[in-house]
Amino acid sequence: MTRIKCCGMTRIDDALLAAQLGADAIGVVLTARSKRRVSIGQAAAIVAAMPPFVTTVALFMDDDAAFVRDAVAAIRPDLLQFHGAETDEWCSQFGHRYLKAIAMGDGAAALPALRRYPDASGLLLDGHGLGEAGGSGKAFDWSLMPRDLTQPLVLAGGLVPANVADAVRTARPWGVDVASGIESSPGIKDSRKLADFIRAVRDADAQLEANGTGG
Ligand SMILES: O=C(O)c1ccccc1N[C@@H]1O[C@H](COP(=O)(O)O)[C@@H](O)[C@H]1O
Repeated sequence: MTRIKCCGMTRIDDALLAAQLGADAIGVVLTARSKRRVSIGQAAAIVAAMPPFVTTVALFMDDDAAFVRDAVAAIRPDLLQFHGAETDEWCSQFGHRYLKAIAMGDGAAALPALRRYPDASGLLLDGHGLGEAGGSGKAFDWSLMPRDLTQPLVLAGGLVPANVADAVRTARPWGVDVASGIESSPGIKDSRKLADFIRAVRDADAQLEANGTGG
């Protein structure tokens, strides 16, 4: 089964709807480099409202360590997600499980970076270029998804209800992550797109299972 994370939550009701519809994780964006940025207080309220068994993720990008520490203490997310030039050692300093995003916008040239985060719980391959912010709606060539890494791989970047089934079939990721593809405007989730996205992933999973290729 492909895990689904819905990122960039700014409203408790959107996050609750994602959970009700079957999302495995929701994300809150703390970095100033985002149109979906929420305050630490807003993020803490969204995370606190989540039901059990929904993983909560706090997203940062080249932020100060002191800011990350304060945010983690107040929000108490299950997982951190780093999108910038942070090193494995830097990401590990918080003693928290984390996902490291790798910018895949430059194609195969980005692949060596996937080997630089042995302490990450998983790697998130995003469609933006190196140094650019995520949440851009940019996709990358899904056939570049490596098959020989032991860490779980999360596919992100430019996923929408209409292409996510193809992405799952092509890249066979551990999970998918979406921000702009389920929105009516930055940070405002669209209930129809959210439902269609989750259904498309589950239908793709069911089809792979029926074909005996569900892995
Ligand atoms: O969502 C943001 O605003 C954001 C800002 C800075 C870094 C990452 C961000 N979001 C992450 O970007 C990817 C893909 O987003 P999209 O579906 O293409 O809009 C996803 O992992 C978000 O978590």
